[in-house]
Amino acid sequence: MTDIIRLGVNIDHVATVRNARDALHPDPVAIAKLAIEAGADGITAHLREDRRHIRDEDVERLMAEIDRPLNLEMAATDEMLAIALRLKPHAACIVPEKREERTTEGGLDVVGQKAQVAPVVKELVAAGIRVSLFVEPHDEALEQAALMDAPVVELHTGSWCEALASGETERAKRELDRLAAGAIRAAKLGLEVHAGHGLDYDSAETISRLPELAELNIGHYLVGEALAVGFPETIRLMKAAMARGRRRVAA
Ligand SMILES: CC(=O)[C@@H](O)[C@H](O)COP(=O)(O)O
Ligand SMILES: NCC(=O)COP(=O)(O)O
Repeated sequence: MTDIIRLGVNIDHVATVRNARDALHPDPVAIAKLAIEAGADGITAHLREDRRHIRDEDVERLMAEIDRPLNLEMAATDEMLAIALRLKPHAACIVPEKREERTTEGGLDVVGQKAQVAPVVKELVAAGIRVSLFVEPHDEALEQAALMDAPVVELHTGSWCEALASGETERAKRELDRLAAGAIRAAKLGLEVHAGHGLDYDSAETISRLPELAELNIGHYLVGEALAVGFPETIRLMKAAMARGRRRVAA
């Protein structure tokens, strides 16, 4: 088990608010710095093809101005590969992307899209970028990730969080069991295991109990909570929730 579980703060939806007015405020880079001061272990940003939130200049500024690892979420396209190879973030998480979706629906189809994803993984790894694949906790996806020599997988927690939010207790239990089994399988394959999407304080605390998890990436909930208590306090509360989950494992 990894003793600590890192928090990667996703700042996409700070940019969503900024872009609502096509203005300069709020500045996702300034908020990233606040998050780091408050204890964020890294920053995550998703440069979507349609640039609906994070824009190219945000990623450039994050690279220049923050002193924590940047995890760039990106589709496996030539355009994104060129940007990642030019900027060389600490990590790149390859995610599925559909222009018409409201948010990232489901994990990357690493088996069906092997021909598109494998060369991107290879080039990023060769450039010294730590690659993760954002996948569902299915054995085939995890095995394919290992075959592609991706060092990390991020398990998509969206279905579990949806089931929790809609009060579907049985489905939530099944989804959590699936995530737990996926984390064990991924670790056995030698992959570092991350998780994220739709997490809040409670779900982050619960999932932090999975001993294989090394990192959670959380954004939308933190940005929403920050409206009530401020960004630094939100980060502190999230880190405390994750630490409580981890202590339950150690106990
Ligand atoms: C891949 C992922 O889960 C994150 O990028 C997060 O969902 C924020 O981005 P979107 O809301 O645009 O999906
Ligand atoms: N990869 C998941 C992520 O970065 C954050 O997802 P969300 O908390 O914004 O749903």
